[in-house]
Amino acid sequence: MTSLAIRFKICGLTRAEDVAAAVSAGAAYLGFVFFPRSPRHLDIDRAAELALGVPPGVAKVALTVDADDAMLEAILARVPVDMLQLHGRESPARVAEIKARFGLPVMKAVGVADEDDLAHLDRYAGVADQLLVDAKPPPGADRPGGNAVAFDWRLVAGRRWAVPWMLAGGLTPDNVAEAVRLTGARQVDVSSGVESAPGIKDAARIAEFARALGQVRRGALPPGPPGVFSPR
Ligand SMILES: O=C(O)c1ccccc1N[C@@H]1O[C@H](COP(=O)(O)O)[C@@H](O)[C@H]1O
Repeated sequence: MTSLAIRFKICGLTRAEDVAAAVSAGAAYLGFVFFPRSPRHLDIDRAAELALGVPPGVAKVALTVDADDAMLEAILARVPVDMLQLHGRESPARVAEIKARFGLPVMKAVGVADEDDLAHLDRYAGVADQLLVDAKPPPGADRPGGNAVAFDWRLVAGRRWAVPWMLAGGLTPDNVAEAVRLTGARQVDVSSGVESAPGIKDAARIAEFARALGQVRRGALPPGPPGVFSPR
């Protein structure tokens, strides 16, 4: 049985050595967080420095939370970004507006805790280029993601949307293969699960995460379209 290339994103990079570890493990996407309450927050200068060190072929994703146009303009003026990840309460209309104004592919994150949340994914599937299916933050959390919390993956098992999607929330080297087998995700996103401390990635855990994905066999996944995004 052949193995299947599951694409992965390493999010919340803050150091050049962590970027190098993610690239060498084969990450398809790297995420840079612009959200001051996150321990992974970067100022624009630091983000530009890190992004300029990313080799071609690896997508650089700017994660923002309810950013206004001025903030997006400031980021994009300095940081060479390939995709925007919108991780706040942006409405479908705001997603469409950002996409039109900035001309970049947009990935909309939606928090899932129960069946009712799946309807939100359908609302965004018509406007976003890609969906990020994440866990809803726990009560009292001070950020909408990056909380090391998983949701019940059975909720999205075998689900498909009109656009590619990525699974996120509490993934680790130990559980990612099972998450992929259960959901059929062809793309996954991780932050906390490959860290030694908030904002500090662990090269060994990143490599383990990639190895775990490499062991998922093609026949182990439910059938369906690949659900993978191709950057322009
Ligand atoms: O990583 C953060 O600090 C963060 C802050 C604000 C919004 C989203 C954030 N991270 C995203 O959350 C998910 C899941 O993260 P984890 O693996 O459970 O830690 C992932 O998509 C990150 O991109």
